[in-house]
Amino acid sequence: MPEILETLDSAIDLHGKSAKELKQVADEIREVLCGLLSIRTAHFASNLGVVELCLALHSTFDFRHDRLIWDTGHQVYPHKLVTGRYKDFANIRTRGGLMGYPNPAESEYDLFMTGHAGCSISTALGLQSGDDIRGEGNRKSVAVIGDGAFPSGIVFEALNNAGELKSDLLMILNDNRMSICPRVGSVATYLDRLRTNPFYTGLKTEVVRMLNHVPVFGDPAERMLAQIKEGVKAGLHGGMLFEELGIRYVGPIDGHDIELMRKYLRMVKDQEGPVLLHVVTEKGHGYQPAAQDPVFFHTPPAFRDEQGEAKILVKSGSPAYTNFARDAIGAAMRRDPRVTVMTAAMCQGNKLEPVREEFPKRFFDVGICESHAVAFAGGQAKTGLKPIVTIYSTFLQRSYDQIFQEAALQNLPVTFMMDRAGLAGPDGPTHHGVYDIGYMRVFPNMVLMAPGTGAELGQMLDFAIELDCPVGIRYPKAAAAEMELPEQPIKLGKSQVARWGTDGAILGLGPMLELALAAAEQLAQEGIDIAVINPRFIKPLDQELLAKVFNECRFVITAEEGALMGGFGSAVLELACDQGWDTRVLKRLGIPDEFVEHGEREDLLADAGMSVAGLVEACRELASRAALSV
Ligand SMILES: Cc1ncc(C[n+]2csc(CCOP(=O)(O)OP(=O)(O)O)c2C)c(N)n1
Ligand SMILES: CC(=O)[C@@H](O)[C@H](O)COP(=O)(O)O
Ligand SMILES: [Mg+2]
Repeated sequence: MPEILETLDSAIDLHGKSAKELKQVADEIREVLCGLLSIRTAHFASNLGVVELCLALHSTFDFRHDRLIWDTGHQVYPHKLVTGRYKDFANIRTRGGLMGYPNPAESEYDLFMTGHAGCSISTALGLQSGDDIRGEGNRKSVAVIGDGAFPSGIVFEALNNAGELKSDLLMILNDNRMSICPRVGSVATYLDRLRTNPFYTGLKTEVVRMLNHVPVFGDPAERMLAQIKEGVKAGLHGGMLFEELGIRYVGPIDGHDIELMRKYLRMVKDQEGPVLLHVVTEKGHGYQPAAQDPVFFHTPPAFRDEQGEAKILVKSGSPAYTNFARDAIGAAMRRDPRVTVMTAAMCQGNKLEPVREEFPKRFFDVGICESHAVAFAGGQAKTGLKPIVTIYSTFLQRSYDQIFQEAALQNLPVTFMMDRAGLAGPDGPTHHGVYDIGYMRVFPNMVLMAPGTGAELGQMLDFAIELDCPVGIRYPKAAAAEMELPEQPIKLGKSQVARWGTDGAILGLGPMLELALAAAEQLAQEGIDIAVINPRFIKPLDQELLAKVFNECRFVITAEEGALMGGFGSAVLELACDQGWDTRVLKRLGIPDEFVEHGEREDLLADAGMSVAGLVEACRELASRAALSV
């Protein structure tokens, strides 16, 4: 039973706890995390890794007054547990329960709702700057950023600014050598070099002591020796990259030693100017299977621990759209040597490991650098390659200007495989991918598709690769639909009639097709004859078929797993308006103009009327309204 944790009303209660008590709190947090993770999919290894760091921070600072930003926010579970949320913790990531990320509505200790990586240093710098301007410079802003998030472009923009502003900002680099997958890139190599520097290995003090015996003044030979001494010292001092940017670099230090960290935090607390404290941790620390396989244990499915071995409790169901995407990408790369694939640190989520193994020279993990991924793809496309950017819809938002300039404006054949397009479930508002239709379809040259089945996803990718323009294909985080549909190859701007009827029509985009067909079957038994269309294309729209639908069917419903504003239904409405069709018969179903909370995808969709029952109800209502208006 977590004795101390249970008594903490606020993190301030950690002040004054002894080293022994803090160690006990660390053990209790791990116990709670292991208990929770055995019943629910959640971020596991990252949270296990920051337990001591979290306790050191909260027992040194008072973050009701000082400012704390956890980068990304997936590692805030220990922070939640010590900031008055222990009692609600069991319901984390469930509907109505605690969010799996920082949430200002839950606690004064959470300043920003986040889930996307890389912005912590910028926001912490903004907080520090704001406090300075408002005369509250005695508040300290602290950003904790992981080594996976650190190479993001925006981090370097923030460092650039911080070095110039010289604000009293504390940045803590939590270096566990992992992103979701093992981290990549030359910044990672640099961090590895810092880890092996004598400071961390304990040698530095010895060497510096020795060098201090070299005289500084004296004859020319001595002066030369002194210069060498300074050079050697500089070499020994890790973090020269940061120092040269005007940022004091301290570390690396052991991020599992609470007392050591508290000592360093007290030291840098009153340090003027920006400081980067490099902390070394182990992802998954304290649970051996997670430490051994932090990739799997980033967000593992529910498991039971059996004598130190994790036994997965839920067997995986039918293949997801992601599996079909992965297989189609692999097949395209086998067939066509021009095809390359890019991921921005989401190889595991996109299930691309086999592709990475098979095509090491045409597979690029660029790290959490989405805008670079798109511009990089643009460059490759210009040389005649056919790059595929596999990316979560929500993270592609980071690349908006590169989609515009480096892909669309140049009309280059970059294919965007937009995974998690729709409601991302327990991850919540930061991860729902509901804006891509709106933000992609506005660009000239862009072609946009959504498959109604897993098999169709593969056909769409093959079709996209043969097109000579930018293409987006969106698909959800869901088991792929498997349906017998009329044979009809993909043709630009052509939809598919899944069934015909004239009482009304449902244009079921992507995963909505399956629901629409089930609803139509149910309604047929009531004598309501509904056409179901698989739109396939969001852009260009199938003008010919839509004309027939608006002409022959008494009402039209568009259903999409995306924001209504600017979405597929809006595109249909625009076309109908331009063509002078009767827009009064159109009803649009989709995500309303509000941020959708976390919860199970099906429940959240049902709230927006996108369930079989919801579609049946909408059709019944529109059918009776149409009957009245005859
Ligand atoms: C902009 C953005 N791209 C991708 C992700 C997906 N993502 C979440 S955590 C993570 C790895 C972060 O690594 P690190 O910062 O080192 O944290 P760790 O998990 O190692 O604690 C990634 C790629 C994200 N949240 N935001
Ligand atoms: C924190 C983060 O952004 C990722 O870990 C994300 O939660 C992964 O989502 P999936 O589980 O859908 O891959
Ligand atoms: Mg990391």
